[in-house]
Amino acid sequence: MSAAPVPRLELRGITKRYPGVVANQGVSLTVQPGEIHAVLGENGAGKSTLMKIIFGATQPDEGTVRFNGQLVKVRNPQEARALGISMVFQHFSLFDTLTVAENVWLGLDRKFSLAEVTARIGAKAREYGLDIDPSRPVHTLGVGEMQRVEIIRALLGEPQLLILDEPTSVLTPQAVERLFVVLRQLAAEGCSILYISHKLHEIRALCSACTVMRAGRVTGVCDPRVESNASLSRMMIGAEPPALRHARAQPGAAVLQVQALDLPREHPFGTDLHDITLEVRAGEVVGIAGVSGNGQRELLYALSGEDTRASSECIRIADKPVGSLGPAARRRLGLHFVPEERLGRGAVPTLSLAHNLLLTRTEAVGRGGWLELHALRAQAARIIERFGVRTSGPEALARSLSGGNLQKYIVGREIDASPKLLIVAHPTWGVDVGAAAQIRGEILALRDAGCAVLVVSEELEELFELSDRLYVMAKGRISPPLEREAATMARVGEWMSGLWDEDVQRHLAAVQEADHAAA
Ligand SMILES: Nc1ncnc2c1ncn2[C@@H]1O[C@H](COP(=O)(O)OP(=O)(O)OP(=O)(O)O)[C@@H](O)[C@H]1O
Repeated sequence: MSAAPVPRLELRGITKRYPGVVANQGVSLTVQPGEIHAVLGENGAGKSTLMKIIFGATQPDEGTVRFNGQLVKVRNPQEARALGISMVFQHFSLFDTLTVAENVWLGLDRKFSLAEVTARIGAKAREYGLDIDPSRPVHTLGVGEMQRVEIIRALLGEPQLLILDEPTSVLTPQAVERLFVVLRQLAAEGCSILYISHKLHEIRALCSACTVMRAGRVTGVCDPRVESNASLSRMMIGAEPPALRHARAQPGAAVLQVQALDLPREHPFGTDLHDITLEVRAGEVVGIAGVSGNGQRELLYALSGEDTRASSECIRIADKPVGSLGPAARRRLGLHFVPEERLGRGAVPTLSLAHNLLLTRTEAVGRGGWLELHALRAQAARIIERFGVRTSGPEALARSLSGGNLQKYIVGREIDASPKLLIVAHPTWGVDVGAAAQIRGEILALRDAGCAVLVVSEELEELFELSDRLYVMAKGRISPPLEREAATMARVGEWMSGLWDEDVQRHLAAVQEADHAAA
């Protein structure tokens, strides 16, 4: 009889307390060699904390960790990497001003030169089909591209255990497919993978084991391949999320008009915007689909007022030319904006939730510029309550929130402002299925109340669910608008490679032919 295999990773009785919250309570978890093991749980359940403990980024108060059968104390990420553990974090840990290669080089030990690291990045990128240019500065990358860098960096460590904390939140379906090929290949080679995701269909497609967590505890272990989305959802949040009700839009006057916007890139690796024309009317949700790095970031900067180089008339909000106005002036016209990066641009990590309101909300600023602290706290408390943000309260620092809870707070802050125009990038990034349904519901309610909403996302399913009309961006250009009924996965996928001109030509030819036949 052969002996039972030694697990790759064995956690027993892990407990971690933060002031006011027990993030992990007596957690046990076993991962076999070559197993792709999901960790599933609602926002704030304690998944990231557990992964940080395995990776040595934080220390448990109680419990034991065994790696390949050996009792280990992983005191820091260097020790984790030396054992063969790599991690891709939910928040990017890249230095903006450095290149891709320099960033990766910093994370490896110094036995390689920068030139060698550059060559190895190129080789890994080719091996796994992860397209990236090692010489690009990180600040020129879109979020999808940054994620690729993080994944390549992790793979260069030749890990025996790879931890991925929501790696697909900003990847297109095609990129997710490619990533899954990579992960299956790694697992077949014996690498174990811990996979955190809120996307239940991904977990079912990829993972052969799943540990479910709730409020810091393990509530179940299952084989996700034999579960349904509904049963996983019940295990996680005790219920299935309510179905979204999308009534037909009743669009009114145009609130956002972009006319022939041309903007040269601001840095060598940016994207030039060419002839962007789009419109969002009151009472409709318009989606922009596309692979990250095709000009979405540049367009968002031009629309939010962070980039004011556009000629005034090119961008109009509520019929006023705003191309050269800054963010605050546009906000006074009713624009609220949720940026791509929630930490840094969306929130200041070292400030309290209440003070983070002041980035975009001024209701608690009294006459003469005095801050009404009581009103500020009450306002924060209302948003926390309305959006189910799990936190100790308005005084909690933004950085102490779990990723999904911070996202709920930032999106909530902008929705709660009752804007005339809401522009939101990746509205449900990192939030659990229950909270995603709630945020989408709130966006539709805002639309029904007459707000014009523009959603930029790489998640096609989300765009299809929310949008009344869709545009597609590719190579700095934008497609003609597509009504939701005409937007199929296949067509949008084709347009994402910039093929709408051919499609439009084909369509026009077909219409002409039909007219001809009729005549
Ligand atoms: N540094 C910290 N200081 C205080 N509290 C923290 C800290 N890190 C995490 N927490 C708290 O611990 C709990 C678990 O957070 P964790 O990030 O592990 O959740 P999660 O399951 O990964 O959530 P999400 O799905 O939103 O990423 C949360 O209540 C969070 O606010």
